[in-house]
Amino acid sequence: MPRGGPRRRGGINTNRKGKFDPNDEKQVKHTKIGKVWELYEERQPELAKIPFSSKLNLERYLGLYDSLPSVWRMLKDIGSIRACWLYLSLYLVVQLVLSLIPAVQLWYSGQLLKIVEIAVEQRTVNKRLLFLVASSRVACSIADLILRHINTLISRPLNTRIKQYYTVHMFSVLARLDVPTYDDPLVQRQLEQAFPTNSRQSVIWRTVVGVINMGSTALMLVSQLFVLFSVLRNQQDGPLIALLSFSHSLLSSGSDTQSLFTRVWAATTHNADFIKLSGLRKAVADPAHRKEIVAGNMWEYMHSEYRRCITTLGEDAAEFFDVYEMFNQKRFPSFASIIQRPLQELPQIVFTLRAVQHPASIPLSLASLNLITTTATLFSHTLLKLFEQTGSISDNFATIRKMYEAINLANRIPDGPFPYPEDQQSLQMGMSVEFRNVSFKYPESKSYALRNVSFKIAKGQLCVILGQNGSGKSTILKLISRLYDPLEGQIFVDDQDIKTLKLADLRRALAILFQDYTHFPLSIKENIALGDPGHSDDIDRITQAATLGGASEFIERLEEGYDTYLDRPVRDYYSGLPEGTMDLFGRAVSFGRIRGIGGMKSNESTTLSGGQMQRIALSRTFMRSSVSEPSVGLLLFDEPSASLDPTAEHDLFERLRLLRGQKTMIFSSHRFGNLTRNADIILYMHDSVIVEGGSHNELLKAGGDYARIWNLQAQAFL
Ligand SMILES: Nc1ncnc2c1ncn2[C@@H]1O[C@H](COP(=O)(O)OP(=O)(O)OP(=O)(O)O)[C@@H](O)[C@H]1O
Repeated sequence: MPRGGPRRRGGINTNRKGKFDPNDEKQVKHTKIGKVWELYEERQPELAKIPFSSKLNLERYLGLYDSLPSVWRMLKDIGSIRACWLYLSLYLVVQLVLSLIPAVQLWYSGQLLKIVEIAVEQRTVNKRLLFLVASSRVACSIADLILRHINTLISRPLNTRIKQYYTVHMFSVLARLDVPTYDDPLVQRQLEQAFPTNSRQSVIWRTVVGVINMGSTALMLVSQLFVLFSVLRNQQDGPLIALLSFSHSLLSSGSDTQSLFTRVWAATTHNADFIKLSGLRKAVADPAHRKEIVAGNMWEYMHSEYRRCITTLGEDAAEFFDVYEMFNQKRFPSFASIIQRPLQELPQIVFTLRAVQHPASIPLSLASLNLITTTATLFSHTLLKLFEQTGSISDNFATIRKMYEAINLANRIPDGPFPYPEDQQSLQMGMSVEFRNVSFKYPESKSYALRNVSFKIAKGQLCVILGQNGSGKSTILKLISRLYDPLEGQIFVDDQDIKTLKLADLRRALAILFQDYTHFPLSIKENIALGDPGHSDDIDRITQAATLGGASEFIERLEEGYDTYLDRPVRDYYSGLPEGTMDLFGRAVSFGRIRGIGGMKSNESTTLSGGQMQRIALSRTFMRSSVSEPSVGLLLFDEPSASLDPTAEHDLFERLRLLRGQKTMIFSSHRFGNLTRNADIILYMHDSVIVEGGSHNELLKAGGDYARIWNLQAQAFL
């Protein structure tokens, strides 16, 4: 794994201004957030010059603008989900009606006001009209309630369908990335931001709802204003009091907290206590360390260190966003939020003054005031909602943009144009492999893993690459399979530059066992079958591969055989009552019975020995390694016997010799023995270069390092 190497300076190009260089002090603002966190933000000079730009959250709106193409693409994608059409149109219609209801209610309130006006003037009430208006007003409220419920009902299937579509889409985005792209820490961060795993609702759905809500909120505001002003047009002081009430609403909507979302920033910590604290927390939570913690009596030390760090850091012992939020809360309220308080009282004062001047108009003004202040409150809530929505929608838009950027992430290893091989039968005779002056460095590394390496392996040969740890053996195998491309030089298979071959074709022609093989959190059957996904339901082939890999015996002894999960990816849930205590009825709490009936295991992972794990990985490779497999011409094995006992190793090499037929085979190993004696060609590596090459006898005759180590080993057995 390349992790932990020096991180590349500069950020993901998330901002219109380009790259973020934390070393450029003029461009970067540094703020210490509490004791632990250091925040570095890119300055945005052109925005700073615009007055009130931070208050108006200009960055957010610019961010909105930047994200529009991605949002448009999202809408088109959603439009392409046929199963959503009916629900979406229903949702839109209901939302439209809902946004007009407050204006209609307001209009009826205006009508009621008029009835009061006539009643005051003429001392008569049109009862029929009063009943009609009042009942329509009530009907509006009921319709609102029912429509909201319908909306909730529609949104669930709509959300599910959209979520399903995107979940599958995202899975393919993650699954298709190649090694250099996926391993890049910046890409990792980009993926984390694009596909946040902690939100229950999909960001897509939140954005769709947000966009629709914004539209309907805007419509609600306009329609309310329209009705209010047409009702109050002829009322004395009505427009003035309305204006005062609304100016308060306008001022109260705006947020004091600053958004980090649309800016280029990074936060880090160099606080030794916080880093240690996080490490201790991880170590205790990860089952992988449990054996050593227990056997090494480490817990007391860990506990006292953890307590010390927590005490030293106090409230700052938290993740960045939590501390940042606290930091923001400590800021003094803004000027606008201070002056809005007296403004709130102004309509009442104006009303009182007018009432004193014209006592006769009091009943009418009271009714108007009531209408205005109710509407103004409603208006202010709606407006606030609109502002909040713009804030959250710009965050959502930014996530959508990141998501589509991640969808478009290009793999670093470019595909080649030509199909391989021209004649499928030719693979039976093996593939030739040639390195010409190949040099290579891993992406995050400064030193060469291979330097000017040249060799040729003819079709059907058995090659063993020998060398000490870190000399570059595995790297050769990784370059042949184009996990990485060389920095300099060329690699040929069957005399064709591998960069010109279609990647999928090339990889189909290889069967590889990596040294750092992993086990997928899937059943043993799947773990083996993945060696040849095209035959994943061919159980005979899977058991045959397991036999060849020397794994079938112990697999069959497992309780669940081939269906065993080495590490079950889904955890069971248990109620919070601790085992051994008493429940409310005085019975001892025990989960044994439930577990027995539910077929739950007390241990969610099956422990196998290192050798058994290696046999499963070998079996995976054997899914495509047999002599009869027509699509494979080159077998690559990186230390296939590292964890095997001597008998198992001997048996394995015998099987491999029989199985390969005439196919080319390359081994990487640091062991000298039977394998090297039978090799057609041995490449002896030291410090990223090939220092010796030839057959066993040739190298012995040459009397170099190979001969020296061979003789050393031979002496040990004398
Ligand atoms: N993913 C990686 N990122 C950065 N450096 C790497 C990476 N993998 C290997 N290296 C470095 O490249 C060099 C060659 O590594 P390689 O794995 O090819 O050696 P090897 O001969 O196969 O060693 P071993 O016998 O231990 O398997 C080493 O210095 C190693 O530290």
